[in-house]
Amino acid sequence: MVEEGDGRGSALPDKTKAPPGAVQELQSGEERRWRLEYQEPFGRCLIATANLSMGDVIYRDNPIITGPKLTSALLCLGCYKTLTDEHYDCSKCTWTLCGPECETEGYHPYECKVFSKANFKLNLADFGDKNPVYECILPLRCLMLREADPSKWSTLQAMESHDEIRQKSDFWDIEQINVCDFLRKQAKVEYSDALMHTICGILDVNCHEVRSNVPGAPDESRVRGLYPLCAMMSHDCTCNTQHTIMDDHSMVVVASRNIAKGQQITGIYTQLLSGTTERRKHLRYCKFFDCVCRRCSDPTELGTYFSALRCTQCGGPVLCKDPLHPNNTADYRCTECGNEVPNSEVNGLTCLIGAEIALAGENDPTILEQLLEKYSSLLNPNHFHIIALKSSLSQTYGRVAGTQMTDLSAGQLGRKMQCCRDVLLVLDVLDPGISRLRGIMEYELQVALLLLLQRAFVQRQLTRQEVLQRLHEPLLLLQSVSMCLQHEAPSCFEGKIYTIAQRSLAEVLKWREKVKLMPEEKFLPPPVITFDQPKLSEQDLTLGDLLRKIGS
Ligand SMILES: C[S@@+](CC[C@H](N)C(=O)[O-])C[C@H]1O[C@@H](n2cnc3c(N)ncnc32)[C@H](O)[C@@H]1O
Repeated sequence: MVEEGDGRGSALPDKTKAPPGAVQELQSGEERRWRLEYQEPFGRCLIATANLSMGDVIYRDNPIITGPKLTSALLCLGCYKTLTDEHYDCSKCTWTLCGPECETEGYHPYECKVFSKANFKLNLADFGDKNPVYECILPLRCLMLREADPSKWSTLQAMESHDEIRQKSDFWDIEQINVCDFLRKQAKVEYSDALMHTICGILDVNCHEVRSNVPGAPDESRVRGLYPLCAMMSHDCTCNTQHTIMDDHSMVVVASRNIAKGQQITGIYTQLLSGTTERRKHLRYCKFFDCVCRRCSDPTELGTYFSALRCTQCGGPVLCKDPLHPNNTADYRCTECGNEVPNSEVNGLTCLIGAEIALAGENDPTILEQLLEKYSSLLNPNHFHIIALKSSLSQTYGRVAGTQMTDLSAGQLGRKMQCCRDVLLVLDVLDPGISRLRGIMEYELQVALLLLLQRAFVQRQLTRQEVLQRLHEPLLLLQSVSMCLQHEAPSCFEGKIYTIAQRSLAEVLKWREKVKLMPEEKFLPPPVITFDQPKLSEQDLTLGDLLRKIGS
């Protein structure tokens, strides 16, 4: 419910129309290749108005506001740097900053104005890793937009909040305390509870993680932002775009594969590498809809068997009997022997394994291999936990402190390569085309391939022809890495991999040319090919030959 006088008035925004700020003006020379449309059950969504090719930039977007996530470690509200115990209290409002220079940085002046007027004093006594005290900051910044930036305010207001569903969720009571009551008591604001809950809903439904590139801890994400156009994209568990957030918090959205004119342009709101039950539960709990996409509807998840267990009776795949069950509680059945497994058992097992994997961390290949071995008899070879372990393993071999890639034995390099290939086979189906994880897996794979090639070359175990042949796959992989990671922010992990891959590509191409001109003594001599007549066996004789043989 929206109350009179809370700024939304009687003229409620029409949620079948584009939010005013979502469709930004085009720069000269730019062509818009999408339109906003209303379609049941998605609501507003983006439709391609031309054939889009893999790698095309579809649009760029800027956040109308950013702020801390619901809970956050101690951070600077100006520049979002993670703070240690040594921080600076804002001289006006006492909220956490890195220094006086951040008092006017970013959106901090929004809350600063309100809290300083209310004479607020932040109590830092019990600050830990995840502090709910930050939960009120982004909603307050949004509320401040009404006066500070009316056009952004009207864009925000037109976004989906799912008030009715959220009212019955756990979120409502928590935000009543952490946002509504806190802001009223500590910041002395006079907004109605209804408006504050609506803003919290808009943020929950539409916000994107501003991942990486915040100075201080580059790969950690502590911040969320409201991107008005990106917020119009529907979800799909095998979506057709990839988005990247740059250092200045602008967003680039590219087609991760070809998109035909008239098709929806989609993003993914949940973890790509989680099982159907986990994804659907997350989407229902956090985004308030039931996903019925192609992947969710198919118990085999497009033939990957990504959520399948291994039958303890016959070893066959055990699949969910009804992946679109309204409560996501359907039982499982072995497709080979019909053995039934109750949902609670499957759920208990996957949660337990998930917790054990999380506890194991990603620093010790031996521990990860032990977990793989332990769970291989219970999970299908492509189960999401197995693929997650293989993805971690492929990045752990040769990368943990104290070991270098060059220290790895041929066996370890082979194992690293196998893990990459297993993950890539699944990605080919669930995340085809441009994919961040594909870029990383392919990068790891080509490193191992090149190392093995280099060792064999140095030991003169290969002919020139074999060296040239074995360069082919790493070259293709490096080209694909470049394609997958080309839009990443240069400061983030994937952006750095992109830079290294570009350099490696140039070096490998140069080396290939050198190999062609190297003297013969660098290589194993080519095998001598003989042209002996093949010897015929009884089976190779023709019927006529046989008859003649019998007759003679
Ligand atoms: C970020 S908004 C997307 C824009 C939204 N359709 C609108 O009109 O404002 C997310 C909401 O869109 C709807 N939605 C997105 N993807 C959907 C899907 N695959 N199936 C059903 N509803 C979807 C859900 O209501 C969801 O909470």
